[in-house]
Amino acid sequence: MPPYVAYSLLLRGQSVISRNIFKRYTHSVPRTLPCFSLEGKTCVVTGASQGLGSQILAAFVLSGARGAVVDLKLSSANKAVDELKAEAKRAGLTAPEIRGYECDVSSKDGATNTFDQIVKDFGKVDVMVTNAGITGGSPAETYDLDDWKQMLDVNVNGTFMFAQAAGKHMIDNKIKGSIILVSSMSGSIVNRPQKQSAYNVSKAAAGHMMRSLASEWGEHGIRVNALSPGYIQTAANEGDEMEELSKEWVKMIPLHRIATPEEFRGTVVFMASDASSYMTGADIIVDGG
Ligand SMILES: NC(=O)c1ccc[n+]([C@@H]2O[C@H](COP(=O)([O-])OP(=O)(O)OC[C@H]3O[C@@H](n4cnc5c(N)ncnc54)[C@H](O)[C@@H]3O)[C@@H](O)[C@H]2O)c1
Ligand SMILES: OC[C@@H](O)C(O)[C@H](O)CO
Repeated sequence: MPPYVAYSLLLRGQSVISRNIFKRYTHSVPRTLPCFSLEGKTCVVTGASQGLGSQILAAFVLSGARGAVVDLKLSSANKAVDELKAEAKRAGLTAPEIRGYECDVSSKDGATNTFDQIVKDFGKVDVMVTNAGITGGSPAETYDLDDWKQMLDVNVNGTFMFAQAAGKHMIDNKIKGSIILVSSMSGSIVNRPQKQSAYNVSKAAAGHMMRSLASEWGEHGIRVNALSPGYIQTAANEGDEMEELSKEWVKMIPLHRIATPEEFRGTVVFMASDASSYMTGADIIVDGG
């Protein structure tokens, strides 16, 4: 065979090979940085049956993680698991491992036993999101003390107990994990016109809890940050009164709208993954401005 024919065959062969390699590594999913991947991580999200929590877990699962849904009722948690699995399947993920757990985050034994069970089932926990929370309000001068205590029990004590269980597990097992406390813009501003002093106080506590834990656990490589959303379209903001209030809120928001829960997916993947490996003690405010 004359050398120029051999050379042109060689070139054609090379271009076929490189076309095949290119085909293998390009697919319909747009490219992103590998440091955003949560492949092989186990992520726990409290209050993940609905609203913001279910979107946080969906984002983690779609980024390659295994996940635990923790909520008040097992039936709601399992329903969320089925929905998450269906979404993962539509996105082309085969058999993602997601499980539901029943737990009232404000109960001491509940938090410890549930966390231990999750570790038994998955072997380890790399990412903990304390999202379970309640809202509500009343004028400060007549605020019922039992309601005030319940708000702090769920939003502060429930947050601490799950963060504590995760922190201890990560320290004992040398896991350089990420802990995300869901706070709120209400932790650093006072919302108007609704009167919700207990909620505001509970979210400010979550913010300073995050800074304290970040400071204590940094030496173990554990990162602790807070996600502070503005108003989101969830059950917490439903009803006629909320609809009236939201007209007032929208006027004060520079982006002039309330967020959808899906809009937090990117932020939480950033916070949970190596994409934010040098970020700890940060309050990430996502509130439309
Ligand atoms: N919706 C908003 O505008 C907004 C804004 C800022 C921050 N947040 C915070 O985001 C988080 C999620 O809120 P959401 O808007 O999705 O509310 P949501 O009411 O839709 O969901 C809250 C979830 O937490 C669960 N939960 C409540 N108490 C619990 C308990 N004791 N133990 C276990 N689970 C419990 C509920 O069953 C529910 O599934 C809360 O911490 C909330 O304070 C919400
Ligand atoms: O009840 C309104 C709440 O959803 C709330 O003010 C919100 O959490 C803002 O941070």
